[in-house]
Amino acid sequence: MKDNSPVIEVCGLRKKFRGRTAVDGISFDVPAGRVTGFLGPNGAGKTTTLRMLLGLIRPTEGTALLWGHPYRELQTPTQRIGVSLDGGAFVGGRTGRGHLRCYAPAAGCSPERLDRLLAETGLAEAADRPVSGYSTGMKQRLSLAAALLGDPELLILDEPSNGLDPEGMLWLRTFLRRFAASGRTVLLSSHLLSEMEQTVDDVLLMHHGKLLSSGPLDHLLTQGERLESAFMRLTQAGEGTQT
Ligand SMILES: Nc1ncnc2c1ncn2[C@@H]1O[C@H](COP(=O)(O)OP(=O)(O)OP(=O)(O)O)[C@@H](O)[C@H]1O
Repeated sequence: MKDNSPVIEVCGLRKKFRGRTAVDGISFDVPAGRVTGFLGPNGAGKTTTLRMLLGLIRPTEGTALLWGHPYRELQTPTQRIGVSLDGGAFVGGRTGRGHLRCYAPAAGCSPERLDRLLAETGLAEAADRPVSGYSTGMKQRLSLAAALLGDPELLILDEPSNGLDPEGMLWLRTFLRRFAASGRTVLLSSHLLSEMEQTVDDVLLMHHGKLLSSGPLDHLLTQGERLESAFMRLTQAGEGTQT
């Protein structure tokens, strides 16, 4: 594979749930070494697209490839891709450290790296307390720590900023920028547009299952427009083309 091949290639991807179209034949690439924001109103089809990409649900039509292959064909996916969907799922009585220990062997994560991740995500102090007592932001941090266990090349994060305090958001933004600057790749969905504006290089904007816009953020935001205003402009125009 050539060095400049996209990490993610989605082509003609469609998903129908009992006859209702959730994702309507979308195509896009996600390049390496960049942070790509996956945006769209509630119900736009973002999570469904991510779930197809990760082999969790089967597309009705089309393909979603990672490094040129469907997820199921990757040799060591847990060591190449870090995933946090829906803020993670936790067993309430388990500690933060216990949660990470469950997934560490499959991800090839050493106990030393696990300790470093707890420290890096700001959870060292809370590591031995049950997750049931964690705040939403702490659960987000734990979910990110779990995504990082395998030292992945690609992070796929669904709403990772939800529940983070301002210091947590700044930390996450800095972390994701550094992650991409090291040549690795981030695809993240979020509704927090001012935060996305400060974090992403590229934008994918979905609405009613269709892709309304894809490309560099600075191509989308011409003449000093803010992301929120571009989002409203495009989704309202998309509303007009709905049949
Ligand atoms: N398992 C399912 N069965 C039936 N319909 C579904 C299923 N999963 C998603 N949908 C529908 O598909 C559409 C897209 O949902 P999806 O969760 O992908 O949107 P989203 O862009 O991630 O929204 P949000 O920002 O609210 O998380 C919605 O109409 C949703 O109700």
